[in-house]
Order: sequence, then C-alpha cells, then structure tokens
Amino acid sequence: MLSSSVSPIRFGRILLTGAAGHLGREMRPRLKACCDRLRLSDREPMAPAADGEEAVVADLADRAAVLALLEGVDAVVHLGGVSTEQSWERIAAANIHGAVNLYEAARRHGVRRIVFASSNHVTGFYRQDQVISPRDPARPDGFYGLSKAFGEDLAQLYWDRFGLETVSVRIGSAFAAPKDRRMLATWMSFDDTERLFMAALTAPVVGHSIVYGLSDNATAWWDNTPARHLGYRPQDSSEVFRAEVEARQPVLDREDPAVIHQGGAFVRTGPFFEEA
Ligand SMILES: NC(=O)c1ccc[n+]([C@@H]2O[C@H](COP(=O)([O-])OP(=O)(O)OC[C@H]3O[C@@H](n4cnc5c(N)ncnc54)[C@H](O)[C@@H]3O)[C@@H](O)[C@H]2O)c1
Ligand SMILES: O=C(O)[C@H]1O[C@@H](O)[C@H](O)[C@@H](O)[C@@H]1O
Repeated sequence: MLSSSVSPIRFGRILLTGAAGHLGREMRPRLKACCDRLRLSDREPMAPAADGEEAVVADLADRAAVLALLEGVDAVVHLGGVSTEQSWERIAAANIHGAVNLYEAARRHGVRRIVFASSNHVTGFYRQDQVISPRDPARPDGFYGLSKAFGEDLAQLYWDRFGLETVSVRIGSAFAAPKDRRMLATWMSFDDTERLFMAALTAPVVGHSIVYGLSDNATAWWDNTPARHLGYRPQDSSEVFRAEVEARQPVLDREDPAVIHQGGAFVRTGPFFEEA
C-alpha cells in the first residue's frame, strides 16, 4: 500500500461501491487513508466495518436505497456493477439503471466528483496494432462494454447539465499480475490503480475526463496524452512478468479474433439473455 502522502488532500466522506468485489477489497484500506469516513457498499456482504467505516448493503438497481446511500457523501469511487459479459438483464439492472440511480442521487445530494470504473471494453473492437486515445470513438466489444460506454455518456450529461465532475477510468486489467500475453499490454498494478484513483480524486479541475487505466507497460495500445492534466504517473510495469507469461503461452493463434482485438476473449463472448 502507498503512503497517504500520495495526496495532500483529505476528504470528509468517500463512498466506495463494489466494496465486496475484487478491486473494492484492494482499494478499501487505500481509500480509507485519505478520508475521515469511508462508506462501503455492495449488494453482497462485506467484511465488517472498522473504525471510520460504514458498510451499507444495497442493490444499485434500488433507486430509493441508492438515494439514501449518497447522503452526506463528498466523492464516490464507483466500482459496483456487473464486471464481465453476462446476461443483458443483469448488465442493464446494475450498469444502466444502477448508474442512473447513482448519478441522480449524487446530483440530489450535491456530490462534487465521481471516479467511475469504466473499462477498456468500451473500445475493445480496436485492433492490437492500433494505438488509440480517449478521444477515439467507442467500439464496445459486447453488452458489458456497451454499458460502460453508457456510463461514460451519463457522466458527460451530468457534467454538462449539472456540473457534477467525473473521471471515467477505462481500467485495463487490474490484477496482482498479468494472466496472459494480452495483459502484458493491459495490466495495471494495484499500486498504480491507487495512484490513478488518487489523481482522479484530487486533480483540481476534471470536468468529465476519460483516462485509460494501465501501468507503464512496454507494450501498450492506449495513449493517455489527453488525460495528462490528471497528473497520473504509473510506477510499475508488466515487463517484469514477461518471460514467465510468454513461457506459459509461447504460441498465439493470429487468426483468433481474441488475439487480434484489444478486448481479447470479450470480443467473442455472448450475447447472453435470461431464459424466457
Ligand atoms: N478488475 C479489472 O481488471 C477491471 C477492468 C475494467 C473495469 N473494471 C471495473 O471495475 C469495477 C470493479 O471490478 P472488479 O474486478 O472488482 O469486479 P467484481 O465483479 O469483483 O466487483 C464488482 C462488485 O459489484 C457488485 N455488484 C454487482 N452488481 C451490483 C448491484 N446491482 N448492486 C450493487 N452491487 C453490485 C458485486 O457484488 C461485486 O462485489 C467494475 O465496475 C468493473 O467493471 C475492472
Ligand atoms: O480486459 C480485462 O482484462 C478486464 O476488463 C474488465 O472490464 C473486466 O472487469 C475484467 O474481468 C477483465 O479481466
């Protein structure tokens, strides 16, 4: 964990959604270090609240519950939602209706800023031989990526119309280590994830900014120049894992759409619908 000296700015109350999830559990102690009170929320049970924490079980699709959840909150780190290609119904409930509920509640309670966990799957249909920036048009690789593109457009609407700021972080692959050759390009360490979230929370002026979430990897498809104003400087690199990852996966099928496109296997997963 990084020291709290990363950011000189402390918050009153931060809301962390998706707190029971993989990234939520990693970010929980790191965010606690920069606020007086950390409100944690998920629809699944979370580890019990410690001193300075409040845990609220809530479904993002429940408008009244989300309205109550945002009361007294200064800033939100919004990680909650469906995080893979699943049925349209589940994605719509959490990532479309849930996102609208969260933004509307944030507006009504005067929240200043949201850090939105968007995804590289907003642009998953670009090829791996293209270097793109947050200014390039969306090319979602499934319903999941499409729902994150909606979240970004929602953030733009709430900035343009209501002055609610958002940093949409198109996270690559935030795991302890890259799991395959693709993730050598998309990987973001947990320490760099913390650095990026802190930059997103504390940069003085962000409006609605979009940034890709990746470490300082040797191979990369994303140029974050349009987001330089955030001041994010990744310190880690996937290169230390390269030999081991390449040894595990020495051959790639270059006819495979998952090898050709940035979204990897997401480009050939789904679409899924609930049984009628
Ligand atoms: N980990 C990554 O590499 C990565 C990459 C790109 C984007 N993201 C995004 O970052 C966020 C966190 O990712 P993660 O890897 O921790 O995912 P995760 O699936 O482990 O965590 C998501 C959490 O959201 C909760 N959730 C789902 N639907 C909900 C609902 N309707 N109401 C309330 N809570 C609900 C889940 O219970 C879960 O705890 C997600 O929004 C994901 O789309 C993650
Ligand atoms: O592209 C990736 O590697 C990651 O993209 C994120 O959006 C997903 O939540 C995660 O499950 C994937 O592993």
